[in-house]
Amino acid sequence: MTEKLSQDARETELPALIEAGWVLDAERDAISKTFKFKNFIEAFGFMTRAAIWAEKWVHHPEWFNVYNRVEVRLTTHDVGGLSPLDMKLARKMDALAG
Ligand SMILES: C[C@H](O)[C@H](O)[C@H]1CNC2=NC(N)=NC(=O)C2=N1
Repeated sequence: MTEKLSQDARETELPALIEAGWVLDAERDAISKTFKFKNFIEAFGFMTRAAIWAEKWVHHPEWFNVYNRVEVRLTTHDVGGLSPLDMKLARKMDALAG
């Protein structure tokens, strides 16, 4: 069962993600980031690898791809805002993107 991100986690985990380029949408309680790659194959490879983790964790990104760009938004629909799963998936995506 997923829970909303605690105040403590907001203060300890969000700043590092914002430092890494994630942007907080306070109204939607979501984070977003645009990843850029060399070409479409690199972008799609990133999406494929991220999709495997998303499926494993049963937590799926909202995303939009054009050529070498992947716009990602993470939020947890089940709780109506950010949850620890969004932090985990954001960190994984940063690692996958290199
Ligand atoms: C039933 C299923 O586990 C839920 O609908 C999962 C699927 N993937 C999900 N992904 C995201 N981003 N938020 C959710 O609340 C969510 N819920």
